[in-house]
Amino acid sequence: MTIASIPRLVVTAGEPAGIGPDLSVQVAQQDLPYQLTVIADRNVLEQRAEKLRLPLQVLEVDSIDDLPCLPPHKAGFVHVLHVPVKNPVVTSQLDVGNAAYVLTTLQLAVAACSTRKADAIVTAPVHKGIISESGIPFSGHTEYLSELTNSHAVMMLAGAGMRVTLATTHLPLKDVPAAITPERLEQKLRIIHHDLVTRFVIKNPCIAVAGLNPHAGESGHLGREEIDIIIPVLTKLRNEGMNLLGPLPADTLFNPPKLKKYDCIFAMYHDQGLPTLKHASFGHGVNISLGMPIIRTSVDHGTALELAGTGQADPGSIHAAIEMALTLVRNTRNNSLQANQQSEN
Ligand SMILES: NC(=O)C1=CN([C@@H]2O[C@H](COP(=O)(O)OP(=O)(O)OC[C@H]3O[C@@H](n4cnc5c(N)ncnc54)[C@H](O)[C@@H]3O)[C@@H](O)[C@H]2O)C=CC1
Ligand SMILES: NCC(=O)COP(=O)(O)O
Repeated sequence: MTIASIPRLVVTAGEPAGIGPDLSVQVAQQDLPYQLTVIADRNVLEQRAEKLRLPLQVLEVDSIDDLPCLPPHKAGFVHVLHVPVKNPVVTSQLDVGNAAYVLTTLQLAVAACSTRKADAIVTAPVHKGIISESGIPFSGHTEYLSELTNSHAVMMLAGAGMRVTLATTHLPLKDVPAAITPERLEQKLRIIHHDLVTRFVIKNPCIAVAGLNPHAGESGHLGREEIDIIIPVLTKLRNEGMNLLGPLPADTLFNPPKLKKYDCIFAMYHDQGLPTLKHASFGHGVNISLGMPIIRTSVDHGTALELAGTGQADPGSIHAAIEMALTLVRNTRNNSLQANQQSEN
């Protein structure tokens, strides 16, 4: 592989007081057949490496324009696109003054991928609360990156053989029913179907759609969203050839024998879909943003403030997120290659 063809990943280190810097230092500890650049404050990474007693030599990268020329990652070294924090970081202590720093790292990562200087973003966890407290409305990476890329991202979490996608993400539960509209469901299902075919290379993917209400509304006796909204959307998309099951009762949807039949589950809200998946795969799951013009994966856990700097943070999920990013980069490159070959024939 030439330098030009090795995958180029950027990792955003996330909330500086949490375990994101620990994970960034941990993933840098082995030789890797791809390029890895961490976007973070270099001093935060160096201090965290010292706390963890891990070797780390920072190689500073001046700008995203330099990314295409970097060699594959070498153990104990790390390329860093330095973004300074505003206030000194104390592990485990959130500081509202550093919220803007976290968003700057994400903006740079998007700029790198949008201009094809990098192939994918892997995000370490951010703290939604502290960013919101700083006065910047923020409900999650998915929504923020979606806005930055002017797209309609769909959140998918994958782990333990399951893929779970969500119709709504970080929304108060009381606002969920009003957000279950035909337009939203149709748009999300089209994106999920498209990305399963293209990014995951699944022919005719089977998507199991959950109902909103207990027992998927029990024929209208326990709520009407299934009859009035979900079923008409599924009928329309089935008529176009999509392989959709449901709406199915969410409480039995995850039974192991049934799970084998679906390529993906489409849940109506965050805590309908994610607890089962995280129960089965926490620490090894991956969060993937579908529907964006760039590839972004992430860990399945949060900032775990209490573990920052202790050496107790399990890097399993960030490793899985990196592996998934590499798979998606490979599949995307193959798709482009095939498209080019077809256009030449
Ligand atoms: N991708 C992201 O940016 C995500 C960010 N968050 C944010 O993180 C913050 C804290 O959220 P919580 O609900 O407390 O979830 P959390 O995942 O930070 O912590 C839940 C439990 O899991 C443990 N844990 C988490 N990651 C671990 C790891 N790598 N190794 C070992 N143990 C680990 C923690 O110590 C804690 O006991 C919130 O602001 C939330 O919004 C949550 C999920 C994802
Ligand atoms: N539960 C998943 C989560 O909160 C991560 O969200 P995002 O920051 O990736 O949008």
